[in-house]
Amino acid sequence: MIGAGSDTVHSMRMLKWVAYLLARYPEYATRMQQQIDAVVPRDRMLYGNVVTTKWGARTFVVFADYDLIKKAFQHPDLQGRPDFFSFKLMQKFGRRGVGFTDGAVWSENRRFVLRQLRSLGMGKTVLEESIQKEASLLVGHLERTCLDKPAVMDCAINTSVVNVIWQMFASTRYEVGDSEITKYCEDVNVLFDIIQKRLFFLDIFPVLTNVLPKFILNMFVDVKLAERCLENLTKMSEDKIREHLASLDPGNPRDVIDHYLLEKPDRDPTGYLKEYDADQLYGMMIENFLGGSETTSSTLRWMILLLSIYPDVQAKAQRCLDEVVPLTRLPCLADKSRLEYVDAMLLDVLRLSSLVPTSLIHSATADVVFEGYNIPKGTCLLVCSELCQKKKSFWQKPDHLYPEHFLDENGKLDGKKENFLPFSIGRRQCLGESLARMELFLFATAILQRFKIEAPEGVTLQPKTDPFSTILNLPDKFEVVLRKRI
Ligand code: HEM
Repeated sequence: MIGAGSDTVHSMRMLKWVAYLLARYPEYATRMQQQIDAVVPRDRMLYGNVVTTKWGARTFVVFADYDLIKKAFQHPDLQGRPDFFSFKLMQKFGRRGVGFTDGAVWSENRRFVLRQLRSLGMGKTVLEESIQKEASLLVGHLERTCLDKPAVMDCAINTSVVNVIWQMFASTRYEVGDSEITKYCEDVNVLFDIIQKRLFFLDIFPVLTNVLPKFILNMFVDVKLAERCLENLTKMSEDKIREHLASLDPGNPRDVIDHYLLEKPDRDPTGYLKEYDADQLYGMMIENFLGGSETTSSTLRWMILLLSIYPDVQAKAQRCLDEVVPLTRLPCLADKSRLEYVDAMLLDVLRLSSLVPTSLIHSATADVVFEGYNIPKGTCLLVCSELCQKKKSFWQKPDHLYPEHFLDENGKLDGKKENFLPFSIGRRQCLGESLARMELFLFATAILQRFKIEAPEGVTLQPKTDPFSTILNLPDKFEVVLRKRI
């Protein structure tokens, strides 16, 4: 009796605690953004360009200056990832893949994926045809479903973008609207939503994962739902690997999976990959599926939204496109050097949207003295990419779409600007940057060539994003009207 009573009291206390912390959650989530927007610049004036702050139980060192970020992210001991609950969850509580690992696992996997993506055409024209095909199918789909009426730019964009990376990894593509890919895209959305908005709480209060009963974690933080989404993506990867094992031709590797299978000939007793190797391959597949789809598709969504808000920029980009590319064919990479205004517009979309506003958080893997500051091992390191990309004293019109930011006085493209780091910088710089740049150019120009983008009648669109998101600045849901140009 006594035992049961004290259990009840314990549970009640626990619930009160959870209720209290959850009530304060919005404060923590917005505080991070507010500190970066307001407190960091103020502290920077008072104390310099390195600011230490505390969120929950975690100590963060915040770098708010471009040169310093560049230097910090080259430092070999500042390349770790913190042991955040969300990062561990993404690795299924092991160590797998690239984005959330560090040390030897990270460098081996990163080298493998980069080598594969390069040999499959990343940054080269061989990939161009496959991206153009997806772009052409996408504009065809948009024409059939979204013309002359307010429409949401939905999962079709994600499917087209996923097809590019998934053909490189698994020789697989999906038709727009296919129920399987639509389900996976939903899983990705749910997963990002939980990680950004709820798991952050456990990242900054790690003790909660040890003291809270599982049912509370599932009820309030949706841990189980996040695990289920990840499980679906893992199952999909496992099916792909099994299909590949059954049809593997050592003389003719088709994609990243085949190359991995050939590099890891040791198998378990069932003929499948050894557990460690399978984990690494799942990890790489899932994070590239996630990272490669949501980032590029959301940047394209930002472009569509911003061009409807800045019709003059849109008209100028389309004039530039029409002068260079005949309407009878799709734009291609060879046109790029003559489409400097279009290229500059895309760079300014990346700058203004600042999709990953604080990059991905790094951690110190050893005690480091950096620029005279002591940074103890385990400290979280956060860089203010968005602050740099909207720095008032550097950019002429920091809060507006203004392609001229990336053009010199002769109209020539100057893409290597200081204070511009949408793909981060240094040793952990985005692994898919070249691919993302190719995709953005080819998808964006195909859309611009075919459609004029307008705000629905009587609607004033705003470049709004959810203030509770801690990782990605995703545009709020919006509708635009597409008018056919050709
Ligand atoms: C507009 C599109 C994209 C943007 C803005 C973007 C941005 C970023 C940023 C800011 C990071 C964090 C780097 C750091 O920790 O310092 C990152 C990492 C990463 N990105 Fe991207 N990314 C994009 C597209 C892609 C694509 C298409 C892929 C897949 C091929 C990809 C795969 C990755 C991976 C695997 C990492 C982890 C790298 C590491 O930890 O070493 N990204 N990305």
